[in-house]
Amino acid sequence: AQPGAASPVAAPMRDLDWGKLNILHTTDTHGWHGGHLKESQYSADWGDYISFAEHLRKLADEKGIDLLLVDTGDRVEGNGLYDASSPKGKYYYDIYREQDIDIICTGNHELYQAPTADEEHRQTVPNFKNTYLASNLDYIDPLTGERMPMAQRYRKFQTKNQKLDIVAFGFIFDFTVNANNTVVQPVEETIKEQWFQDAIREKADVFVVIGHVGLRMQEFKDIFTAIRDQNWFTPIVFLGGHAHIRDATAYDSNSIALASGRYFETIGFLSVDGDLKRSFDVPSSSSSLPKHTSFSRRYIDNNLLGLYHHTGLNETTFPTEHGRNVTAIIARARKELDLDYNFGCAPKDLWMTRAPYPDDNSIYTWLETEVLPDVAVNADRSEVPRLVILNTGAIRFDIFKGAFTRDTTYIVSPFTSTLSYIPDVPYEVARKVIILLNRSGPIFHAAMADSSVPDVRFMGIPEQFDPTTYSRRQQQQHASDSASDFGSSQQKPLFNSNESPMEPALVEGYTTEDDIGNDGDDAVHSVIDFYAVPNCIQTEIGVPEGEEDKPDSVDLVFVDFIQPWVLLALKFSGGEQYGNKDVRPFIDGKTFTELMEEWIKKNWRQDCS
Ligand SMILES: O=c1ccn([C@@H]2O[C@H](COP(=O)(O)O)[C@@H](O)[C@H]2O)c(=O)[nH]1
Repeated sequence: AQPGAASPVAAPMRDLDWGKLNILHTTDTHGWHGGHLKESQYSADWGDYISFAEHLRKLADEKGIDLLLVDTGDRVEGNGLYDASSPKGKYYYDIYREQDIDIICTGNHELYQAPTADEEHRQTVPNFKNTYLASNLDYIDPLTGERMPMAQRYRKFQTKNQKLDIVAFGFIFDFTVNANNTVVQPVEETIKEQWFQDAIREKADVFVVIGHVGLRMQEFKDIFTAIRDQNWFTPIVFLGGHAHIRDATAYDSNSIALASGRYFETIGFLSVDGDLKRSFDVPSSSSSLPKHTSFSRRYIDNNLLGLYHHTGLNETTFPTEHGRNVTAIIARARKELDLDYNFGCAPKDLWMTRAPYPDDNSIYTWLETEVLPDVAVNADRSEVPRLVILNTGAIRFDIFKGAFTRDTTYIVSPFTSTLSYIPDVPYEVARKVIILLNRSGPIFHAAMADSSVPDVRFMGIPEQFDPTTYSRRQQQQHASDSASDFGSSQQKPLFNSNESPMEPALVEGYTTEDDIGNDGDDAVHSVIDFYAVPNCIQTEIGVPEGEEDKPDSVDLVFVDFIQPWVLLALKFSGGEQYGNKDVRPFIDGKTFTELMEEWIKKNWRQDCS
């Protein structure tokens, strides 16, 4: 762990259930390779993960079984370690490459900005020369204009110990707002291509499909159907991401799909057991008969005590020389970037989804009532009343009481979006925009029909993308609400009551329910509150309260990321004449992140004592 990181706290543990083929999985790490310095349950760093993987590989060798490492993208944007340097990622690429990864692919965050995609192609692809897969992604060379696969389309290889034949693919979901130096081919088209049709006819003991794709998205289902149609009895394993949640499902009884959370809080573990090696050379029907395969999954908290537990080691024996060196490299990078520099002191915790919205403890209410009214000012238009809209997905993490550092800035708001506006929009038209952005009504259907406008859910937080997992979290919330309605909690006596004083009190954390069950988390936690948030929030500035005093027109100000949806909402609210031509910069040259940082410097005193 990094110097100064919160010490890990013990929790009751569930063990790893090893099989013949085992996989460690990271996804959506978003630059958190230094770990969570303020959260004890996720404070291990990339160096610790390297030590962990080295120990598990050794264990696998001793048992004669196999272990693969997988990463499914969105490694960048979301933490000072990546975002605070100039150029971005100055330290990240060399830190990340130290892990030995067997199958790796691209996420949408590697593709939003052209320079990020260039660096991915220039650095990460060659760093993982034989293992980087790009089944539906092309790159356009900036010098020649030549379009080429971002990396090899698929990979066939044999595992180290059992010589299992693996055929692996690496996809990204049908992402449409990538920079113009990459081309994402819709999955539906890719799976019709000859190379894919040939690849799924290769002899495989196990197909491993990795992707920056939510497990419940159509893209994975289509890939599954295509592979299964040709391979009735071969196990198919999916590793996905993008939705920032712990999740697992099975597309049929001989498959499993795992998603391993976000922000390097989770190391996913998946195992496949059974008689995996098939005898292709024997032309008997036995080679194609179904064999009993079983699957298991575990969501490992990125917690040093847990990593010790799973390896049977301790503080002294756990760190390998390689892991320790990487921890030191990260510490040096954090220091050179001055990530602990304190801009101000947060007076209390401000939550994205652990508090209801609106509420005094909601980060969105804080932005709406305190930050936006102060920072959304254009000196030339300061007399004009305005509506200012921010999408909730623009905010990536909670603010904890105490020091708000350079690192926190990028953790909370990593994006480079600026504020734009449309001047003098009739108030009656402008006031309907927020309602339409937040309701799955006409603009939802219009966006579905118009492929140039992404799904309206992409304005919101990824944790709410999928309705199934989202409603499960809401049910947990209701269950914990009703438990607390009874006064003393009925759910936690085992570890909190005086009858078992030796057991540690449960720490709040993931209490995952997936399609396999509710025993996936390696550490047993108490439930964290989860409240839904809308797609967007709005502040009215200079607009009088009384209906009769409303202005004729207002400036409609919004963060530029949501421009396609704002224009669509205007169409449905009587502003069909507005288009891209009407949108102007509201505050030129400053990103929303910089505006928020300035507000903190000005309003939160630096002394945290
Ligand atoms: O410039 C941007 C880019 C993205 N967002 C928000 O992020 C999520 C997507 O997050 P993932 O990590 O890819 O799942 C997207 O839905 C937006 O809400 C943004 O606000 N600004």
